[in-house]
Amino acid sequence: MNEFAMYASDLLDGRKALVTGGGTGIGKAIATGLSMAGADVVIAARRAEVLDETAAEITAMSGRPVTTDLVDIRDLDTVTALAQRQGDIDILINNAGGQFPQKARDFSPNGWRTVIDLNLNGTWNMVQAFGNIMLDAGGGSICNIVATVGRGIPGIAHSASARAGVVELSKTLAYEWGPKVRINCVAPGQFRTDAYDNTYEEGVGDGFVEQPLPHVGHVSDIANAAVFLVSPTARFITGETLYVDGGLTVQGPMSALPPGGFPERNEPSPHR
Ligand SMILES: CCCCC/C=C/C(=O)SCCNC(=O)CCNC(=O)[C@H](O)C(C)(C)COP(=O)(O)OP(=O)(O)OC[C@H]1O[C@@H](n2cnc3c(N)ncnc32)[C@H](O)[C@@H]1OP(=O)(O)O
Ligand SMILES: NC(=O)C1=CN([C@@H]2O[C@H](COP(=O)(O)OP(=O)(O)OC[C@H]3O[C@@H](n4cnc5c(N)ncnc54)[C@H](OP(=O)(O)O)[C@@H]3O)[C@@H](O)[C@H]2O)C=CC1
Repeated sequence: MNEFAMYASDLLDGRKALVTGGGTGIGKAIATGLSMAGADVVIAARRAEVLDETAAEITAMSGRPVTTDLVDIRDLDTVTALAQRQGDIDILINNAGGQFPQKARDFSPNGWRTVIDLNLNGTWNMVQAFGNIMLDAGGGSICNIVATVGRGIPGIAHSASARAGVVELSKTLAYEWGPKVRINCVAPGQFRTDAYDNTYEEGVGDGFVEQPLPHVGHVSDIANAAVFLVSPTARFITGETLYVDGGLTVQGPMSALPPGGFPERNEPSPHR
């Protein structure tokens, strides 16, 4: 079974989709899912070689051409230039993002600012640049990839705050832009992409064995959720966040630090 071919191959025929961070990991999976469902896909990020290699791989699977383009979502000038080149899109997937794990008490001012700038301001740069074009052109659909916000994410307080901001932004724009543009979020649980494995220490996220679906997700699980949300199948859904996390958020918050990462939690509580 091809896990990226869960939908009809003409579901998104005639639609153009842009995926930020589409060269690797989850973004690559989403771009693959969109291409398999018939969309004309553009993948955009900072590294041209990675994008070109991925575009060729997707085309080999779907048989459809995939275009590449460059953007740094933190740099408004490059976002504006991308919107001028690729503005005729119907679907925008804001997947580019990331953070470093660190206890909040140790964040430097620049560390905090960097993660907020990437995940909240960067996403906003893309949403406003492309959303305005969609509004003028008559419509479109946006999907923001966030994280399992709602119960806290110990070890990445900066990113949790930024992603919660994106969720609230999406709900607000769902109303403001409602008649024309749908905007939803997908919240991934733990997905063992190369970036994940390079960033997090052994044991981080191992709480998945306690979650209702006790295994690690496959990137196609995110792709299939995102394709659903931007497709006509979800035409009456906007302002929603779809958690694709094996039920993790039913169980409790996910920690980005390894087991024992918060030894102070074993000290007697001073609260009376
Ligand atoms: C169970 C876990 C749940 C987690 C759910 C999410 C999972 C995932 O997202 S998986 C993908 C994981 N991979 C990533 O997210 C990697 C992406 N991260 C990055 O690309 C970078 O870390 C960055 C973009 C967030 C920052 O890179 P850059 O812009 O190059 O930043 P600088 O090196 O210039 O540093 C700016 C500022 O931030 C401080 N800093 C950077 N890295 C760390 C670190 N590892 N630990 C502590 N602080 C860090 C850096 O020191 C700078 O601050 P100042 O020193 O005060 O200037
Ligand atoms: N894997 C997981 O378990 C989870 C992941 N997420 C989020 O899902 C998204 C994808 O994660 P994943 O695939 O694992 O990680 P990756 O690091 O593989 O994906 C991030 C992508 O974004 C691009 N990117 C990063 N910064 C910028 C920028 N400033 N401008 C443009 N593109 C940028 C990168 O390409 P390039 O360097 O070429 O620019 C890269 O392709 C991220 O937002 C991540 O935080 C959320 C929860 C869990």
